[in-house]
Amino acid sequence: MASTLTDRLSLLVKTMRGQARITESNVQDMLREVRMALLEADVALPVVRDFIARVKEKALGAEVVGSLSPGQALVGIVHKELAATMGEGVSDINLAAQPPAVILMAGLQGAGKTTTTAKLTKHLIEKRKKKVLTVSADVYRPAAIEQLKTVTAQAGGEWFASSPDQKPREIALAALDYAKKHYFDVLLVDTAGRLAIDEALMAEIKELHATLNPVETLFVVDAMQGQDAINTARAFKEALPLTGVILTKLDGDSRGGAALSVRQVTGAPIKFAGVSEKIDGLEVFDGERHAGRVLGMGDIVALVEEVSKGVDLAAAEKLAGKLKSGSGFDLNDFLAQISSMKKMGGLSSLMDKLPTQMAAKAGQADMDRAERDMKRMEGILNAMTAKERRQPALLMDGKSKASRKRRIAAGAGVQIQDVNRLLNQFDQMQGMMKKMSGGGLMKMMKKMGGMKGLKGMGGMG
Ligand SMILES: Nc1nc2c(ncn2[C@@H]2O[C@H](COP(=O)(O)OP(=O)(O)OP(=O)(O)O)[C@@H](O)[C@H]2O)c(=O)[nH]1
Repeated sequence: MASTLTDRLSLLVKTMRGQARITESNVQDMLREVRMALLEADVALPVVRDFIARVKEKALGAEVVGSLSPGQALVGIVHKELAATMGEGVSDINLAAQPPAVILMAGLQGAGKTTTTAKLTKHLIEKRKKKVLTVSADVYRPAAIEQLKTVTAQAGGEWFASSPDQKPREIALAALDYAKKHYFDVLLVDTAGRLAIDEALMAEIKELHATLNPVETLFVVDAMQGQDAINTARAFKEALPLTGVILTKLDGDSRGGAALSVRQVTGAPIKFAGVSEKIDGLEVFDGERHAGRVLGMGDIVALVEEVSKGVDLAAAEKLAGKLKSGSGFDLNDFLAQISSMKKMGGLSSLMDKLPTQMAAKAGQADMDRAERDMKRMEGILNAMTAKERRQPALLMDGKSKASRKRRIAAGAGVQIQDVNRLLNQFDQMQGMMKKMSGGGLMKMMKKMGGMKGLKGMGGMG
């Protein structure tokens, strides 16, 4: 089954070849696919409906430029609209207030408020050079107060003591007073969470808001909440004038559709994303990149560009011809493959652009190892003579194979086993190439080259 939206739309478009425009009749089927993709990414249904209506309006009659098919054009329009809805550009924390600038953290229990308070503390200290005080107004869970103490210390901030027998308002006033007297730039107030929305919780946080008059009221929401995020967001929006959203646990499996729901319901910008449990796991939220994730295509536009930059179509064509004529794939081709990977910025740079779920499977450690392997292989290949690269058989079953391998290993500064491993890998690759010689390789490359036009769709919406 086709997985990404681009794949699915391409499938559909095959049945309507020759249509140069997006029309009422072809847009309907395509929008159904877009709708499915958004629902699969856990965007809430009412939000999906609104979104589809906007896309339809923009798409109808849009010229399909250059080599784009209507399906590709629609993906571009959807991508652009998603990015625009989630917020173009990035917005940092607003600190434009008489110090201390107060930041109120709101959200359900377990959303990640306490962790995020510490992450923000670190951000404000390191990036904005501020003196930061934190305080917990969570009088229901003594452990929450202790947790904040621990993580604030890790972040390098100062923590203001509070206790379960105080009233939240009392805590807030005492912390504010202390922050003023000690010239803190920022006071971060962590609040109690509940498992679900309840009246008492909302009344309490409203009172805290009135007492503190914060410059930022940040709604912390768990991206894994998916469809439910919309109800939580609505309740907090009704209770508080939210100024921003922090979406946590984006490192999880979720496709992050909650971002779209929450943004639409609160109208507040998504300022940051939590991407790990660790204290430095906070990233500035980037709507455009996130749009790709929601559509399940990573930064596919950039990936396609990189690939077509590195892949020399003429060389690929020659290689395919060689395979067909039976003259085979030799070690020179192998070396050329490695160089073209390098031209594309190496493996990790390519991985960065893949959909997050895919990239997460290959950890950074694996990538580093693969990069090192690639460098070593290149060294070995360069230590061979041109003749050896052209006739790998000299190294695999030639009479002088042992002495040749010894010379190559010495030349590249590696062990004989490394040379053997490379020859094994080459052998496997040769087998694979033979299988693909029926035109599969060329088809794949042409497809990638043909998608280049996607980026140029900026002016269409
Ligand atoms: N993977 C991941 N885990 C996170 C992230 N943010 C928070 N967590 C984890 O989520 C759990 C809940 O986080 P807390 O900060 O305790 O949540 P809280 O909202 O303060 O909860 P209460 O204090 O009970 O209201 C903890 O195990 C955190 O480590 C994130 O961005 N990624």
